[in-house]
Amino acid sequence: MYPMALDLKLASCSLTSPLVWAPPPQLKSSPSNLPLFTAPTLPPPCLRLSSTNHHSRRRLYSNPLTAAAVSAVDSAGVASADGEKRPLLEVKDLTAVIAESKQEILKGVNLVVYEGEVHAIMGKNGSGKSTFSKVLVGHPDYEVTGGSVVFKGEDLLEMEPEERSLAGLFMSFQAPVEIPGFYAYLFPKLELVNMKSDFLNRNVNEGFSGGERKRNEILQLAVLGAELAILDEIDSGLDVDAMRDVAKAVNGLLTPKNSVLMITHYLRLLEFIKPTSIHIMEDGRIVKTGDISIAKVLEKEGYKAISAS
Ligand SMILES: Nc1ncnc2c1ncn2[C@@H]1O[C@H](COP(=O)(O)OP(=O)(O)OP(=O)(O)O)[C@@H](O)[C@H]1O
Repeated sequence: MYPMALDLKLASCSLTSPLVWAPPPQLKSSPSNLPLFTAPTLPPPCLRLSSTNHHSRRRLYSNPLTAAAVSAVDSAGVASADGEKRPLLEVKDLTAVIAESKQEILKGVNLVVYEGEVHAIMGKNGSGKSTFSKVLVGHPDYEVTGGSVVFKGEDLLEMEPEERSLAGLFMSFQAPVEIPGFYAYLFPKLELVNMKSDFLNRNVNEGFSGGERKRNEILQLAVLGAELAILDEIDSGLDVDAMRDVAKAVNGLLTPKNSVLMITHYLRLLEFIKPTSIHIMEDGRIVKTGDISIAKVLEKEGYKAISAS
């Protein structure tokens, strides 16, 4: 049942939100409890996250149940006994092109995210922020042409998108998904995002407003318990109360072991979710890294004040 469910989820992904499902720790350690995902009103298959964007391939885990078990062992294996922070994500000289046109978008991205850190990526429209996050989750619109990405000590670029998800990478997705028999797990999480329980009676995102959808994305994150959550403009379209709720929920999910990589245009989100580092992306590269003061300068003076060119 479970492998079929996973396939359904991947087949029903939306263009703007490529992935992702990662089992929460409780489920990782108990594969027999893995939830069944069904999609009662599947949209037309838009894309299947395929193997077009990697240098080489290897099937780490051909059986998702094995994958969950292996993933649980992996997680245990990287737990730091000495309490020292470990790198969760290491991106080195990453270059990527649009698969169809071969236009280069990422031109050498370097970034290291340690456990427990919150990193924000800012940058002008079209600088490559979303492309970067999509490349990390294995979106088939892009081909990696160089560099490396190591996630929890494993070569991320050699993993299939679903393997990345099972390894603990989350990116918000909007495909209609139903999780029967999972409500007992879900109910306590609703409170986290100030969501009413009648939301569970609807197909996910069906008839949701923009703000409700964002809350729902964070609910998904809460349920999935990922180690690295990639949040692409989670603040867009939110009123100030909704943004506060969403930010509070994200903060509530942070532990010394998991991390957040968020893309945002605005200081306001960073005032709620305090970043460890802020990176400025320009023309496919991270050209500046600093603390909240960068975002403050940006807010006041615009990108000309911090541009590399
Ligand atoms: N699938 C695609 N097909 C064609 N062009 C693309 C594709 N994906 C990205 N691009 C182009 O790559 C560049 C970077 O886009 P990207 O969405 O990564 O920028 P961004 O920094 O996230 O922008 P924004 O702040 O507007 O969201 C843009 O010029 C965009 O048009």
